[in-house]
Amino acid sequence: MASILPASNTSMRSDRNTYIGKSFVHIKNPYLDSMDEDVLYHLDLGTKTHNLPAMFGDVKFVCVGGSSNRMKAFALLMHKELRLEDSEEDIKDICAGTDRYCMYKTGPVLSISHGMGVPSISIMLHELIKLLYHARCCDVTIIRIGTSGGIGIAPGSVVITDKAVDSFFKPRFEQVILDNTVTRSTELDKELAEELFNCSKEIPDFPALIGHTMCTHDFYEGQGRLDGALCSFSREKGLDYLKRAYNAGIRNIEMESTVFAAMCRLCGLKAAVVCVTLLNRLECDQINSPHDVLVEYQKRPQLLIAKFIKQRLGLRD
Ligand SMILES: O=P(O)(O)O[C@H]1O[C@H](CO)[C@@H](O)[C@H]1O
Ligand SMILES: O=c1cc[nH]c(=O)[nH]1
Repeated sequence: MASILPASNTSMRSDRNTYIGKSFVHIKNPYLDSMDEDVLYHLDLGTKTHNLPAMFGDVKFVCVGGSSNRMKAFALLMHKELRLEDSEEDIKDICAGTDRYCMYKTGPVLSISHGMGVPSISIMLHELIKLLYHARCCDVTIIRIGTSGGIGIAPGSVVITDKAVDSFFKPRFEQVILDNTVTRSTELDKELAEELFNCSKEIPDFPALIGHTMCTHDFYEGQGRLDGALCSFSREKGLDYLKRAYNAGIRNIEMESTVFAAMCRLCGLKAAVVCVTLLNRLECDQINSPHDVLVEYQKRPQLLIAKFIKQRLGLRD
């Protein structure tokens, strides 16, 4: 396991990645430190082409979400909320050399898009976690701000995930490595989830709750929808599945939380998942609310996380 070892640090604890008061990123890859150069291909960054500690060393909060527009909007919101001196025009896409992902930095906050589904976010997370490692970032909190389908709750509710579960309602992420299936835990930081929930109570009329989140590998049949190009089950079976999910404590469905939780946990990052629900899946399959309503829903996780970051930084509203 590679670790960040500041040359002059003598106060190292037995955990090689933890120093008094500081928690560094764990990289669980014995080969990485022997590489002459690390090209973060999908982020268009690299250890020889960029001074990663200078560019990213002060990052304390990383926010990720599927859409590039959302993550740019979040960067602009953080720029306003943190009252940063540079102008909005200076907020440029750091990954502009690739159209796979976008990345914006506003003070200590990094905002990155990850596309849709487990493979897409997993590639981004490999490179992001290595980026944080190469940049020698410490005490980083990472939050996914997304959209989801709610189960048995009003559309527009914000679900703070306590447990990310798979399609069998199990808190695990199964990764096929070579020709083996490796099962990884999807436990999230409980204290962080509570802190976010308490923070949500300070926002007037903000519908938030803590619940389990189910992560699927498909939006249509995989989430029990009857409106895809394929549907191989009856209406009754689909509804029965969603009701069983509700009874198992699941309050929303999305498509990245299990791998996000598993990778962040293994690499020592405190992680949370905060997703707004766009519809109640016990009532319908199609997302047909007006555009302005959906835009307002998508802002809710952003507002909560902006408030949380300001509180953590000791800034007033
Ligand atoms: O809104 P984002 O962050 O993309 O998340 C959700 O929306 C997408 C499906 O529409 C999936 O990626 C799902 O996880
Ligand atoms: O129903 C939904 C809505 C958003 N994202 C999902 O994955 N499912």
